[in-house]
Amino acid sequence: MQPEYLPFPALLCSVLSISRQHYEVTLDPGRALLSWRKLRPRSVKGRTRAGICLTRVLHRARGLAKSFSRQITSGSVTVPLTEIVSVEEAEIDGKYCNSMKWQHMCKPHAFTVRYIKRMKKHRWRCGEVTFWCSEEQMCCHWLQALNDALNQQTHRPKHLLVYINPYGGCKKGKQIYEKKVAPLFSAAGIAADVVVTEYANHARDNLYDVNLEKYDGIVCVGGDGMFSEVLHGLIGRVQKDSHIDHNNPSACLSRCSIRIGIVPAGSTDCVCYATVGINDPVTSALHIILGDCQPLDVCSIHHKKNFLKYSVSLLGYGFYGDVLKGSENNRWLGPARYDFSGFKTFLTHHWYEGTVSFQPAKWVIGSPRDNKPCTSGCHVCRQSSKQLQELQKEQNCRFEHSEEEWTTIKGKFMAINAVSLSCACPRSPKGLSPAAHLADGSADLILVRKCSRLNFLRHLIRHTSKKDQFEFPFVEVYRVKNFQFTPKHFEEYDTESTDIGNVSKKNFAQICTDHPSCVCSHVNSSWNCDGETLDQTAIEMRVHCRLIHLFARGIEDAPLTDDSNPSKILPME
Ligand SMILES: Nc1ncnc2c1ncn2[C@@H]1O[C@H](COP(=O)(O)OP(=O)(O)OP(=O)(O)O)[C@@H](O)[C@H]1O
Repeated sequence: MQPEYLPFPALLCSVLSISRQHYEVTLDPGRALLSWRKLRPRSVKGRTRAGICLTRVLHRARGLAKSFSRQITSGSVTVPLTEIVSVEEAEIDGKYCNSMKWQHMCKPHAFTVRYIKRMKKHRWRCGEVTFWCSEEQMCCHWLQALNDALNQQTHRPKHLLVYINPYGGCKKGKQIYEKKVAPLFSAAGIAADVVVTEYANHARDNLYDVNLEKYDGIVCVGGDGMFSEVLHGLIGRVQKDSHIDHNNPSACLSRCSIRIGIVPAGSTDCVCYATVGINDPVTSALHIILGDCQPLDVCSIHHKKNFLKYSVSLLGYGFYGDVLKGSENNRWLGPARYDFSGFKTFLTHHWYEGTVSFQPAKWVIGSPRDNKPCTSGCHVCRQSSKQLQELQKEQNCRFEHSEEEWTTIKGKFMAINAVSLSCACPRSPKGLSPAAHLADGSADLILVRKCSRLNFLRHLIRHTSKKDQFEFPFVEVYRVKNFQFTPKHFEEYDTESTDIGNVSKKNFAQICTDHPSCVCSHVNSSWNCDGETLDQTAIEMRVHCRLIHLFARGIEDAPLTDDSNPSKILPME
């Protein structure tokens, strides 16, 4: 019977063997840690057989660690229980037994623990250690205790719905899932229903019909386009179930409680990179298994009273809109199509006229130039969203546009970008707005005014360096809760049209190119909304704070510099 004063399940400590070496292995449920450290070799006489049980139940961790301190060497591995991927009885074949010289034991018993190993640049790998016990009973005891600890982590998914785009990126989505992800899911006891998409928007449509209650999460295997499909399917489904009209730009959207996991297999994988820190399928799979949860802001985009799209990364007009348009004709080039189109777009050097109006996000405690990036467990996100929540309670969730003042800027722009996350990717590790936050209820609106080619190049180069990319006089950045854009040609010639892109082009192109001072060959650009082109150019965008949740934890603060470093090493008392 356990004494009443113990607040946690009993601590378990045994001498077990790893590769014929004796280790003191401790499971401390109170501090949620599993640790093992090598024992000093003893004299032949004094050497105990592996597995002599030292189980000490009912001891506090501190007291116990002290009692062993004289017998052990330094160097220990400590794994938080939240970072254990799986625990299972080890399969011991005869060959291994012989090579390990365990013949003296009539029946060796062992269990294997898989855990998170942090590598360079936010990459995670699955470490594995097999502990050998002398008795079956001890092995069972350890298995039971570890599995109990894992079962207490109820936030871990048990059943997932997986959508694979077989044509995304280098067309390796299916292979990546089968070889790298599925084995980890099955080791962690996760059941997965897999749908290999057969056409564009298959996943989105499927999400409207599927029984979501069966699942603890949805996983998409593909790029940003595939994630966007799943995002639209899920948000659309939740609004439909809650009878919310998404065509109403002022509607208060229902949050999606089911989490989305992204296994990167696309050309850019920007959302994955900006929320995990790397676009690596194994790392993403491990975040899913651990049941990580990262809230994410989502922007809704409307044209008049019509819903167009949701965006979580880049909503870009001008340069990035043109790069996307140009890249669509060259899909056969694969991911290189963006470089090719980017180079071409840079040379053409188009600028576009229009009016941008926005309302600042007054509740946020950060600013786009404060050099404080969003990190795991971000204080800025937590505090800002709390303040927003209080504000919304006061306003009863109304977002009337006339309530607060709007700032209006008219001008000629090379690019208008709104980002609700940093948009970091391997080519631009800091992203378009390095201090943008994942879940503070705001977006960073970046206006790049008409400038020389050289200046624009200097601005673009800043995306790949550590210097402040907003310090040029032709670049402005604002942290906003919403914004509207009206292209000049729409304002003057076609304010009532619904299909503004086409009609105003038709009406205005002639006038524009006939004019002697015209230097712009394009009347309007198009919007690049998370890698997809919008047909409309006059839009309004609004940020919805924490509308969805991802299987991610944001970017961890201190990446390891040494690839060989094992798990998280925690100081032992
Ligand atoms: N079976 C399919 N056939 C054709 N298109 C598909 C299919 N499944 C999904 N799609 C569409 O393919 C588009 C691109 O997919 P995805 O994002 O996975 O790859 P990508 O475009 O190479 O990567 P990125 O979006 O990161 O640049 C998505 O918009 C998605 O809707």
